[in-house]
Amino acid sequence: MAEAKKVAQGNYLFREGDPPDAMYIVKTGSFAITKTKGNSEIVLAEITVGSMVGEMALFDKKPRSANVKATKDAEVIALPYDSLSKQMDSLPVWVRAIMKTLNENLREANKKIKILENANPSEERFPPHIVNKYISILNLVSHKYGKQEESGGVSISSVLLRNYTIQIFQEATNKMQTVVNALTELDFVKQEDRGDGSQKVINEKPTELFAFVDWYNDWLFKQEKDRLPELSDNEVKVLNGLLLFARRIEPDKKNFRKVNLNDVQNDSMKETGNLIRPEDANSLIEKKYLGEKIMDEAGTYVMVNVEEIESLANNWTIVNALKKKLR
Ligand SMILES: Nc1ncnc2c1ncn2[C@@H]1O[C@@H]2COP(=O)(O)O[C@H]2[C@H]1O
Repeated sequence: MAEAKKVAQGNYLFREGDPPDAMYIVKTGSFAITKTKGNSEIVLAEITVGSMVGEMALFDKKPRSANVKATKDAEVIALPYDSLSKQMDSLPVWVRAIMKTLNENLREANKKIKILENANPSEERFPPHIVNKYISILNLVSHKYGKQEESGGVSISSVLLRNYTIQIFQEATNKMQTVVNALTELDFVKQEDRGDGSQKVINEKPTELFAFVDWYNDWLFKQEKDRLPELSDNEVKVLNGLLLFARRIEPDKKNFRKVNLNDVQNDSMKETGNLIRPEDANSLIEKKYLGEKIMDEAGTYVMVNVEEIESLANNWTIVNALKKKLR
């Protein structure tokens, strides 16, 4: 009844609109599930070994809802519908009704993704306010429905997150997945299999993530004259390095710590992995993240208010890391 089929990388297992005849289990390799929009393809999901695909038509006999294209050389096991239909008939009516409803919802969601997905590749896919919106959706859903995990994080089902994203916020679920993947790489999120083919998303640091969104939102909507300027990757590195040295020094009455930039130059390579030269502090002083520079016969110093800039350094680290991962 089941037969194996090989699909070379770049080839299609089947295409959107094809008449359906079987569902498949991925034995080796991986596939992208895509929808065609103009001359390009929008990736709805990626599936790999153990996943099932092509099951929708089993329940509603409609043409294939999406393309399934091999992203690596792959092998699948085909389970022809004919051979499954007897077992299908023995399923309770309500189970078939649920499957049909889920299929309809997914078809609708896919249509919406296709409309929402930006067809113009020159436009930025993840402008800052959109990144913030996706993280906010994750925060809100985990705040409302999250289950407390031992790690201190809160977990939600990936299906719930997907439904909220598309149905309540009308945002693309594949973009949400990209943001969740980026947050996973930054250790804010973990993704785990539940063992039944579904996944859970664990928001590991909900408080920090809420604080980040609030700060970034505030920063984005402030007028330029009322906010500190953006920091580059390199400036963030320098700032984080200076903070490391500043924390060891007692603050003065105004909460500033006097950091010896010559000492930093000598020890920064060893302690932070980056060489920080006295002139590297200049742009941070200009941008008002650091206090004044003082030069006397004992050396060159800069005044650092650790409490004030610690969270800013942290937030710019996140912004820059997200930018890199969401290009
Ligand atoms: N948004 C989606 N996420 C994951 N899989 C999908 C999605 N949309 C469609 N599919 C799968 O892609 C298949 C395309 O053919 P079917 O419609 O038979 O069944 C579909 C599902 O198995």
